[in-house]
Amino acid sequence: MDTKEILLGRTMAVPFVQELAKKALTSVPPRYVLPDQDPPIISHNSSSTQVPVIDMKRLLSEDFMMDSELQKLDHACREWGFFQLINHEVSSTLIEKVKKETEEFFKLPIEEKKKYGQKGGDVEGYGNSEALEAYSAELKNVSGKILKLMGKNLRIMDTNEMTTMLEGRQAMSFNYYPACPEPEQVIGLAPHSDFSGLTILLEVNDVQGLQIKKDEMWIPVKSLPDAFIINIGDTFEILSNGTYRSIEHRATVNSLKERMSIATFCSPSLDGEIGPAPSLVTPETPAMFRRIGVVDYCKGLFSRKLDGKSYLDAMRIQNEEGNSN
Ligand SMILES: O=C(O)CCC(=O)C(=O)O
Ligand SMILES: [Fe+2]
Repeated sequence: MDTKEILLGRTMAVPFVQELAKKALTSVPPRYVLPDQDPPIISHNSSSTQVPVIDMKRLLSEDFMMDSELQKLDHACREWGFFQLINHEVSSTLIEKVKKETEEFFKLPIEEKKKYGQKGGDVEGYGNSEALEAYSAELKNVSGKILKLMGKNLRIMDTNEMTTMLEGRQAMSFNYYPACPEPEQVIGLAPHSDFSGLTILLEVNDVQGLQIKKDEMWIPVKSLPDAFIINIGDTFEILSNGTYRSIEHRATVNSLKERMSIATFCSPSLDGEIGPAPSLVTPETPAMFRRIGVVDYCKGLFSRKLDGKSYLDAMRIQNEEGNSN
């Protein structure tokens, strides 16, 4: 099954925020102010505070010497829940096309954009873009390969245990963050973890803004040209029985430049169930999460607001030695 959905930003309010952005305000209208934001932003440049970079070519090389790249992937998934993927073989011509169309879309007048918003739901809402179709297919391919390698690293015995994830749904979110005169007063996207198994993010116009929470600090992600920023989502955390964690992240806004990103969510199929992969559940490592139908999981999720990882916690089984953090 390969169902696609297109989400225009997180909310239909996007076009209105864009209109607001045109007004050259010098301060933030009160309704957009979000007081009491999380700890100060820590901005380091040292490599120990940069998300790991994984080279897809090396990952897929038959050469057993290259196993070190697999280990790097495992480390990134365990310690960071985030990594950048380079040499992913999605052509840069295609990526440029998708970026350009996205920028053009956000430049459309509000009335045009509203039409897309109302159609909602499917790829056609975005205007039957061939580039987008091709991009979506390429990403399906990339995510499939990465998911399988993650399964291999975790020692999931049989890829059948991952079918719900491997044959899952793909949804895209086109995020638009206007420039904001007082960036510290607002948040582009509130802290959250993703529902997906994997999320593949493409920054569209070379403006950074993504921050991830590591060791209680917010670390800005500085993306490499044409790299995908990939993160573990909640449903993969469940599948991995808690070994790979989905990490909270947020998007800040820039004082001078608007920012655009495309998030592609690779999620379990709706007719399946999610739970820890059976081969990872042993007497020594009991199930940390309940097994549940994906539809029921989604129902529970959408009845809550975007609030950190609280929903994943609701799925947790409290084992004696279970770690409930
Ligand atoms: O735009 C970004 O940097 C983050 C987007 C994101 O986290 C999401 O769409 O779930
Ligand atoms: Fe996200």
